[in-house]
Amino acid sequence: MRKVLTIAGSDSSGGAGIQADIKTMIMNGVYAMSAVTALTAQNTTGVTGIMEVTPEFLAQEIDAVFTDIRPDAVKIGMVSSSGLIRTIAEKLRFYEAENIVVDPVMVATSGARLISDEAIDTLKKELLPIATVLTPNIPEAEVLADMKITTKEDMVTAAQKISEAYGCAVLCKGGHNLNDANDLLYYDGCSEWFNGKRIDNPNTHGTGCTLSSAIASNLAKGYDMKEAVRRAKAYISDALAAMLNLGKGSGPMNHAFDLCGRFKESCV
Ligand SMILES: Nc1ncnc2c1ncn2[C@@H]1O[C@H](COP(=O)(O)OP(=O)(O)OP(=O)(O)O)[C@@H](O)[C@H]1O
Ligand SMILES: Cc1ncc(CO)c(N)n1
Repeated sequence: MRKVLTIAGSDSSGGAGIQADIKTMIMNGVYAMSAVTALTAQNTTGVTGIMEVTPEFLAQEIDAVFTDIRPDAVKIGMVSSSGLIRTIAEKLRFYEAENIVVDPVMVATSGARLISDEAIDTLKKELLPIATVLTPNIPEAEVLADMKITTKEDMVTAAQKISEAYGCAVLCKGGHNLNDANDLLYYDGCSEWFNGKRIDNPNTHGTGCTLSSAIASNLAKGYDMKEAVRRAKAYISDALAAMLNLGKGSGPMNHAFDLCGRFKESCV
């Protein structure tokens, strides 16, 4: 069985972060492991508290995983401070980790800031250069490419700029467009669109975490970058189309969409 490690924050409401990552990995057929960067007190309406682990403890978590069950891919999500980012970069370099998917999480769907300004600089210097693929949404791509994105051409330009700056593939996610759900992959000097039908579902809490974990799972299983993205996009579309509606704000997705067919009575 292929193994995937998520290095991310915990979401107490289970829709994003570590919880979304593990659900996604299980449903994509890989063994899921986690190194928690922070606890968040969070629900579908917002984040009320963040408690970070120390860089030393995060290092211990990563050591524990790599010295025993070596992951075939690593997904990195919420990392809110420079010390934690440096620890991750140092450890992943030391262990020569492969298939590193970085979701540069900056703001939660509910609007809460999940990273400090100085940490964005450290992210750029330390972590992005070791990534295999980055998955910014449009506001994150604007920060990383230092430009405004208003058109499809802007998405291509920004993805190319980021890809050339950090030497990795870039998937610029279009979930923040209101008309479509088309994502742009810039990879090996070429751009390719992954078009998705926009699903009329306001419950999008954790879409970014889910997509990046699905990409990591598919890279771990040996699919190439384009096929890993295609499969991940199909997974997120199915999870959104299952139309789960929980909580008072932007709710989570249904990762058990397959199982709900199999266990119809118990899934109501
Ligand atoms: N309403 C929708 N219908 C179909 N696909 C969607 C929809 N909203 C988002 N997506 C898809 O979900 C994936 C994640 O994109 P999005 O831009 O929402 O990421 P994000 O902003 O990082 O997520 P998060 O809100 O978790 O931080 C992309 O593949 C995007 O196209
Ligand atoms: C812990 C955590 N990671 C990432 C996100 C981004 O959706 C979130 N809301 N919470």
